[in-house]
Amino acid sequence: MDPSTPAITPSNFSNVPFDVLIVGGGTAALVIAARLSALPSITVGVIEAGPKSFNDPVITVPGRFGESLGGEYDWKFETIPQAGLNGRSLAWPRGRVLGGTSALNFMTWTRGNREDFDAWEALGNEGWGWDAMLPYFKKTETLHQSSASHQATHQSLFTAHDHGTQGPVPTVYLDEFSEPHRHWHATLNALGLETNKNHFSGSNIGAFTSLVSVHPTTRTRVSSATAYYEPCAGRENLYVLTNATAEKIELEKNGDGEGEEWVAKGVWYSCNGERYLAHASREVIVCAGSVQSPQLLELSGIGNPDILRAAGIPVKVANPNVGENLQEHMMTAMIYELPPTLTGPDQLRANPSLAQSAQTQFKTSQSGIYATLPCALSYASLAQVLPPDTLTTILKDLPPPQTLREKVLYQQFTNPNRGQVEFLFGMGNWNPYFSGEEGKVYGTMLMMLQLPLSRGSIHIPAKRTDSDKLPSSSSSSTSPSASPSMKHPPTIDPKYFAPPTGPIDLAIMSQAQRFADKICRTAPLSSIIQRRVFPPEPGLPPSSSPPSPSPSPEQQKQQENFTPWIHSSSTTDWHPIGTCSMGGSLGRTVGVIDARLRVYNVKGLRVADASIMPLHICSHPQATIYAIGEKAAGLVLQDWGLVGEDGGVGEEGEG
Ligand SMILES: Cc1cc2nc3c(=O)[nH]c(=O)nc-3n(C[C@H](O)[C@H](O)[C@H](O)COP(=O)(O)OP(=O)(O)OC[C@H]3O[C@@H](n4cnc5c(N)ncnc54)[C@H](O)[C@@H]3O)c2cc1C
Repeated sequence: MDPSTPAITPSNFSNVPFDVLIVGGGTAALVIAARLSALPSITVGVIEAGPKSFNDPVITVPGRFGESLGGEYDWKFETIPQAGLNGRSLAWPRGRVLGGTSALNFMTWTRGNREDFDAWEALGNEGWGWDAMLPYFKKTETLHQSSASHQATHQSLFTAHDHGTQGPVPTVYLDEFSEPHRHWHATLNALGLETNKNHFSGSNIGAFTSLVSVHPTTRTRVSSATAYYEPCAGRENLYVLTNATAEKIELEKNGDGEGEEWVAKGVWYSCNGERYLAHASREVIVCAGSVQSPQLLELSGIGNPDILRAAGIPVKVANPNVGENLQEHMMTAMIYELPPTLTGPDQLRANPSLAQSAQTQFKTSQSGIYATLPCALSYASLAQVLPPDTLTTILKDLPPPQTLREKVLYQQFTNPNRGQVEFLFGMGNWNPYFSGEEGKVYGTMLMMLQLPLSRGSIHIPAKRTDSDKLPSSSSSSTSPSASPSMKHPPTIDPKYFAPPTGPIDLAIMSQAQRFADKICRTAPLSSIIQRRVFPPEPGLPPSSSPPSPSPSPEQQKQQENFTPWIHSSSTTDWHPIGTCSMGGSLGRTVGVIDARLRVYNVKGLRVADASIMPLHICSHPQATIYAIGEKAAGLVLQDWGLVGEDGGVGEEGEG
């Protein structure tokens, strides 16, 4: 069966007697859909707002990463203006296509640290610690091992027993790497960040060459659509409806007063201007991602009563935590000029004939620049990056923890094993605030804060008055209704660098930025760096100046104040989490769902995607979100009595 052919009409979909309905066809969603529909007795429906797209090179060709942002497969969300970013709003891309954001992301495959998941368990989320999660990580993956000579040349190292051997997502080391990558390990080693040979074993501190979610033979992108959906597309008990938007969860009330109970019965969705209701006899699982899972809960009447009332939505289940606890990896992108002999993505974007020949090379031999991705990564602890006195001073400003979450989080700051800051060097200009000069070749040093203290929120907007206009990004052809709907983008407010704790994020990033710059001034990477262009290098004293007690150029660079530049140019690292988080031992006083992913006070409703994470992880999140999907499927099957307590992963994690 051609997975790109629509299999069912929207109206027929509404007549299928589903056991389970999954909202969103993204990263976690399709894992769950594939695992549940493996049992022929379970009828599974998936409602995805975007299209199926399996052959568009903008998705499939790895080296074209980033080109789909802002295009037809992107929801094109934006934050509200951020005071901590000099009033800037940031674009927040999210996938709107089968496969979700796994079809738009940059394919980096990392796992995070033991402490990331043990922190979730320390909050009382039983079964989410490192040891319990490892089988699910392995279940999702098949590692394609690099050869001994590849390992020696590219440091493409791995510990086989930490990886899966039969999972749907193939992970590979690239065949070719960029020139900066060739210098990466030696440079980081010179700065005391050793090459980490076991970066999937519970600590990713140090330098490493990243694995990527790319097919080993075709060298095309692997998404949840290709890895999990495509092989199951012919199943008679799996129905995937694309170009259909879930508008609301159908909730039925049983009983009154003290005995009142809400039960999820189905999902209202719209397609081609028509509205339908699909029924689920056992469960609805919301997998709409960190931005839209809270949006859908609120539109369904689950959330903070004040927000729901302001939006004109009747309150069914009051829970002020819906849409709160938003955490994001904040990122800076420093730009360096590289030798004109190198070629990067900018050159291809600017030169159609160069792009065409790269495309042909990729098509015929799966090689060349379109077969490459940024893979020069390193995580570092604060102690490795900040001078000891500075670190002590910054940490003195940490206010006493007010909540268990803060207590667990603060313990991470002084832990020398936590990769609080990530550094990544890639070819090309990644900074939207820097316009390069034509003909110049640039490289980008990314610096990303992994355990931010800034906490934001995502909520539905208030009810519009007659004088309000629909947002210009709305594709609605209907007249505006008073209450918000899925057509109205939610209010995304990450509160970057906002008091009381956000200024500590800024202080850490300002210091870590110096380290990022130092990496580029250290050999051998420095041998290909011509100059820093964004932010421009600080003015150096003219060479004819007489000796003076003023700082040397080197000292000047080491003391450079990056704070204003971070305010004016930092961006999202595209990793929002936490908006429907697990409540742990404090339950619904801090959370939206329990550790079995069940929405508090609603029967038959779970959430499973990036939004469930209570605290951020020191890692790119996709491997974790695939594992969340695997675990969610296991929990559902356990709760239905269809697998044992191991969630179907067994000893080896390959179940
Ligand atoms: C530009 C970019 C680069 C990234 N690079 C990396 C990387 O290199 N490595 C990494 O590990 N992570 C990366 N990430 C992050 C990672 O890809 C995401 O965190 C992850 O894919 C999110 O998975 P999810 O299941 O939570 O949501 P998604 O995969 O976004 O799935 C949500 C799905 O729900 C659908 N949906 C939403 N609302 C509705 C509705 N009402 N009705 C129907 N459908 C709906 C959406 O269309 C989407 O398909 C990147 C992200 C971005 C944006």
